[in-house]
Amino acid sequence: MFKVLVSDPISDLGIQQLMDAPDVLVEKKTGLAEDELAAIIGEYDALLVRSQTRVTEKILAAGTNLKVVGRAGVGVDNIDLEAATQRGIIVINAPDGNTITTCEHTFAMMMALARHIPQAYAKTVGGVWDRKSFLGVELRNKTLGVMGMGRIGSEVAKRAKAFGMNILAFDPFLTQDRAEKMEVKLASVDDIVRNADFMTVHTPLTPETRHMISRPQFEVMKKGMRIINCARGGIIDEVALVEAIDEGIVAGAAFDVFESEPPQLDHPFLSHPKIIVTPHLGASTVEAQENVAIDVSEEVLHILRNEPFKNAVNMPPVAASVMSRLQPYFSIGEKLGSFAAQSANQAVSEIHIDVAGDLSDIDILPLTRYIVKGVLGHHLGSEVNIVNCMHLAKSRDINVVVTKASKSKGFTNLLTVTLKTQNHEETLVAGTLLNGYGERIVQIDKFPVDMAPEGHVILISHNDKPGIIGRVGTLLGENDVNIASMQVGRKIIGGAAIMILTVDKAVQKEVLSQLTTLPELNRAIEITL
Ligand SMILES: NC(=O)c1ccc[n+]([C@@H]2O[C@H](COP(=O)([O-])OP(=O)(O)OC[C@H]3O[C@@H](n4cnc5c(N)ncnc54)[C@H](O)[C@@H]3O)[C@@H](O)[C@H]2O)c1
Ligand SMILES: O=C(O)[C@H](O)COP(=O)(O)O
Repeated sequence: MFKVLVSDPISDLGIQQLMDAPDVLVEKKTGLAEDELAAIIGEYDALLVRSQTRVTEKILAAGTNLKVVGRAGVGVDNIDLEAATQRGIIVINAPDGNTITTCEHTFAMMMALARHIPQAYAKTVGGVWDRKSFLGVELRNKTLGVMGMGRIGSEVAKRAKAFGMNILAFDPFLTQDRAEKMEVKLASVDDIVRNADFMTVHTPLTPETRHMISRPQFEVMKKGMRIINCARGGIIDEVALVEAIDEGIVAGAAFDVFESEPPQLDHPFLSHPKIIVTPHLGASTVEAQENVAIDVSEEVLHILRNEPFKNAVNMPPVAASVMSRLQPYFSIGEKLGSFAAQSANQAVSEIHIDVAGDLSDIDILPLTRYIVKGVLGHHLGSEVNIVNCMHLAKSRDINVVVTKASKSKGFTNLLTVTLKTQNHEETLVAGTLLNGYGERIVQIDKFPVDMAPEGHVILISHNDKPGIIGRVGTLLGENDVNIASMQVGRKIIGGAAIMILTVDKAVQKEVLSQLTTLPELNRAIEITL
């Protein structure tokens, strides 16, 4: 008999099939503290959660029988994925079930914000008939900026069009073709910040999206913008937002999520007259809760019964026969993908993977998945894994093409990842496993290089002119950036060149901007591996 623990409020109707299964015993214990959960989790084969239960390393370590953690919802940021993967515990989620519900909540928030509904309600039920203080705005003919055009963002855009809004959309995976199909205008963060009347964010919270809207964005923001966040707290800098409202830059904000949940009672959002809030209710409808609970229950049953399953967020099993030959390449493959994604500066429409040498006679699908995960993971964060990465690429109209070359340019094995954009621009990174030296990147675009793919890398493109190396070194030194290694690559004397610097710690954005002001220097980016 499999024992399943439900530790958050999950729809009974949704988990009915689990409760009805003859080989499953379901127990519900909600509101447990970490220690309490750790004390009992050893008895269970599966754990079902929403976002309240923090599935920490301690809980996973105590879950000696645990085979699967099921998240009835999208975000898995409350689950320690690495600890689960290390212990072979499969983590599954229900990515589709609450899309429409959260999109509708976003709209409810947008309209409540435009028409001051919560504030007007409070006054009216308080006995004050105030028809003067709540002059609203129409949505029609307004510009809506959508940051993140995944499942929810796309649905929001679709509905906003029905309201007569013009849509500016930003997503690192949104190509011109897809934007045209969705009848939205492809924009940058800066375009949205400067031009939108309403802005809504629908990205995951990743190191890249954390505070993506902060003081610098508020400083150039179109005056009177209204901002909605029904995605994750922290995408918009809460302190900077309150300042921007008080300075008259932002007209109002509607937030369903907070940087820390639940927020402290003295959180400035809770008493601000221009900010409306809900307690993370985006997914809270009867329909969505049933949908996500049904999806997750089905998957948990499959996993417990050793049947095929989908939607695993962490590591799936790889056949032992291919594993032994491919496994050494998984790490370099993922790093090449991530390097290429961080280096590309436009939406990717094709991931081209070329293998040569030792790898050319075997089925490299598992390795392909690691590379695609590396490419997508930079923007999609912890949601992407080697199970769902191909599906995620397909749903973003990204082709994955694998070729096998007979020539490995003198290397025993050679893995080349090329990201292609719709404008036929290409970003190429090639790597190899060198006997005795481990992982090496051996080519970046057209330049032969030799570097270990790890830590913080500054990648500079410049013109091969005397003095440039010294100027870069001086500027980094002045900014307390210690250079661990450095190399330059060029094809012809005086022509286009690249400089690759490994540095000891993360580099501040301002330092990268300063680098780009140096003469003969065209681009400077940081790549973290
Ligand atoms: N409030 C709620 O109750 C609730 C409910 C469901 C989902 N969510 C949250 O909503 C968010 C979106 O969910 P989804 O199902 O649409 O996810 P999704 O993965 O389908 O879409 C996320 C999109 O964000 C894009 N993205 C990543 N980095 C970006 C960046 N720097 N700039 C712009 N776009 C970027 C990705 O390319 C992707 O297309 C997630 O954070 C999810 O956890 C909240
Ligand atoms: O990621 C999600 O699915 C949402 O944030 C919903 O979270 P919840 O299940 O706790 O409502």
